[in-house]
Amino acid sequence: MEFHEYPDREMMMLRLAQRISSELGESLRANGRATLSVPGGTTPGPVFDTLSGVDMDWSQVCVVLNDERWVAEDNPRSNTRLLRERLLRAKAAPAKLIPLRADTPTPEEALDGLIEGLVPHLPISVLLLGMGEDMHTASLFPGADNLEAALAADAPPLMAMRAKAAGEPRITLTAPVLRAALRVHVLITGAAKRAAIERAAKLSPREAPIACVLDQAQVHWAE
Ligand SMILES: O=C1O[C@H](COP(=O)(O)O)[C@@H](O)[C@H](O)[C@H]1O
Repeated sequence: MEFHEYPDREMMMLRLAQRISSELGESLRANGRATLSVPGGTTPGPVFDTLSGVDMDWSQVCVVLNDERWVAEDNPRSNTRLLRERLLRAKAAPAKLIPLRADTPTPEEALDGLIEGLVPHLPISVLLLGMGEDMHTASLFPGADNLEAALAADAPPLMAMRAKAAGEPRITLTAPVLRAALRVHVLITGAAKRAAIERAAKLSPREAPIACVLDQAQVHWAE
């Protein structure tokens, strides 16, 4: 992993948003299209705020979450809700959202349809991941029911996931899709997450799921 330390969070979020927009621009120039995958949770909001104000041909950009919690979109824990409020607005409003959520009681019932919508937009041009202090990324949680299968080289692009630490059922991109991304960034803040990612670098993806991308990741950290 390549580790980037910033003097403060504000500077980090700004620089990272600039970096992501320039990488999306490269993909747009090279291929006429780009796919951006982003985390939910509490950390990436300020990156989304900056990105949403960047001038580019957003109509050719597809945005997909790394993972979604199986809750309705008006639930405060919905990652899709965060995306709509902070990223898919202003200049970024024309971007196409690839859904990771459908109105079914369980993620399993929606999987086939969601995979069908996602596959034409792979590989991911720019992947931004978050990480929990337990070293989960996307919804690849240590000890999760489908973790082993989601880490396998022949995993489908999306899987349902349940874990004690996850709360509600989840749907998540799997390791092969994350590893096939052309550029990989991990955004983390605070001393505990720094210690966790340093620990993860010495562990297997089964013990520390973030480890499945660390060999190719740029890690961005501020206190
Ligand atoms: O549950 C989730 O957690 C991780 C980390 O979230 P944070 O609140 O600690 O930033 C996030 O990357 C993932 O997308 C989300 O669903």
